Amino acid sequence: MTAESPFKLTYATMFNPPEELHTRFEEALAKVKAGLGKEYGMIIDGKERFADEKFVDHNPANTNEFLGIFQKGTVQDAHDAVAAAKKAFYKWSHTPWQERVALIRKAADLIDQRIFEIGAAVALEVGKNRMEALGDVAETADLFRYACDSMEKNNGFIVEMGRDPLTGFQSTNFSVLRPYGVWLVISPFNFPAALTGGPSAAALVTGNTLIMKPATDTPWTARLLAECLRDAGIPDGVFNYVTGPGSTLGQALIDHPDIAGVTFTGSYDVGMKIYRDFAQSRWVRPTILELGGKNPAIVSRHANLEDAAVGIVRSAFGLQGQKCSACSRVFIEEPVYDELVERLVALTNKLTIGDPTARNVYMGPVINASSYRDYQNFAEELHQSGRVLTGGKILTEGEYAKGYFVTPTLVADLPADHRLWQVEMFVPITTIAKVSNLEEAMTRANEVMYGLTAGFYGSPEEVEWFFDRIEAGVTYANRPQGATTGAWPGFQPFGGWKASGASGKNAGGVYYLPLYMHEQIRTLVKRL
Ligand SMILES: NC(=O)c1ccc[n+]([C@@H]2O[C@H](COP(=O)([O-])OP(=O)(O)OC[C@H]3O[C@@H](n4cnc5c(N)ncnc54)[C@H](O)[C@@H]3O)[C@@H](O)[C@H]2O)c1
Ligand SMILES: N[C@@H](CCC=O)C(=O)O
Repeated sequence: MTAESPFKLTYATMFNPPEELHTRFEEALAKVKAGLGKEYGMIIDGKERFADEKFVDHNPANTNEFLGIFQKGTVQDAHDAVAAAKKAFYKWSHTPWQERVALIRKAADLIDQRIFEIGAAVALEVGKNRMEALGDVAETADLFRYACDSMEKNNGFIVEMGRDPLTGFQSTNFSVLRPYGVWLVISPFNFPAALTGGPSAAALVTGNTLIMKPATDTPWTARLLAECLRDAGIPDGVFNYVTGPGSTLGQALIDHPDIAGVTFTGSYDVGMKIYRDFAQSRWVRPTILELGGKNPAIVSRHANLEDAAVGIVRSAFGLQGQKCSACSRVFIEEPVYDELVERLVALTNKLTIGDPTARNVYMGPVINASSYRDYQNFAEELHQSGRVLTGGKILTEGEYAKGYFVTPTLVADLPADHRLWQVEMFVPITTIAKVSNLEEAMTRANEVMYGLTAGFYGSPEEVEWFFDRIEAGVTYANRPQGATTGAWPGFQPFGGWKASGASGKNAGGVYYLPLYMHEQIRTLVKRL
């Protein structure tokens, strides 16, 4: 994390950081705040590109604070970015993979060197608390390095196959994985560094050229990441950074026939639209979709309730419940239900809410006016249909007056067939149910269309049963660091089953890079 400290920041270690992380974050924050309000261009073919229309990036904790001015990219900008990436493809894809690895590693080093400044921007732009913000950036550097390591471990994905059993000839066969072409990365607001950077590094190191399109709420973090790529020496046109609305700029990219493949991370609805639209082409193009979650935690009568309570509250309310991995459903066996619920409510009531850059704050604001409204609508519905144990209201007084602040909310007694057991709310609301046994818990845990992450607290024998039966791509047992959140590249590669993901292979894992390449078999015959 830093040259001086052996501490490694991950989402599992972030709860007890060394003092140095706080002081360096605070220094960087002061510096970043002194330079707020600048205008940032897009980067197309290595050049700054400015559009006629602009949009303002706000701080969700204080909507009067303008973080920067960004370009509302047009359809023409989308087409120019594709043309630049297409032009750069031949050279980049024929650059020896070892050289690409060296450049991506250099970019990872720059991300690490700039971690406090980028982390401060993430905290201001997304409303993440300081350790979550630094974690997002540190994860990005690790995703870059994991992609490089993976390329090396697999020797550039060139594998000699068997030789044909021919008489009079020698026939050698090689399997070579080769890049597709121009790769599009569309990212969500909640992990603007890791979820823009991770797929981008995978696309680039495998020899694709790149267009990065971040969410309109978080163009700044992605811009700072693009600067790391630029400053590492990635050639002009190999990566392109464009900003603007998904419905116009994003759609123009999806509709462009020269986009060879896409990694989309975001909501189910937009992801499925992209999947369908992207299929309107002459051949099938690779489409990596990382979508929503409705992640359960199951707690058995044999669980350590302290670990369960801490893990569930961290995962329910970290980043204000706006993680695809957030723990939004809890199923508790009847004998321990009352005690665990009491602990969950007590811990939730202790969470500090406020300016996410402040040292003691755990929860910042939700991202924008639309999420703020969603929270209020869901809370109203839950007040009517369930029993709100804590939370269920917005905060509007004093330091909360200018931001989108809401309270962490736990709800019990919601009928099992209520629609909000199925919907990804993406705000800090978690529903809790009492179950008579673990079979009932498992049935309910699996009866949603999503299958992203899941958590379990119980005995070792029950844990094996849980891993075997749960329908999810990332699963955790007996983990106080987070019931369903906090995956880290190389430790917990991240991806979902069912409606949560399309590829069945997790990001930051051993099977990820091949998704960015197609296979070519090379048979060479020599007469003997
Ligand atoms: N599975 C995962 O790894 C993962 C990780 C993080 C977030 N998510 C999911 O992301 C969602 C939250 O993020 P969000 O609110 O930014 O998601 P979103 O779907 O609203 O937006 C995601 C991205 O899609 C773009 N977009 C919107 N319409 C488009 C179109 N027609 N064509 C092309 N691009 C378009 C947006 O501008 C943005 O960049 C949640 O559902 C969450 O679960 C999933
Ligand atoms: N990788 C993050 C979630 C990313 C989605 O929002 C986690 O594991 O908590």
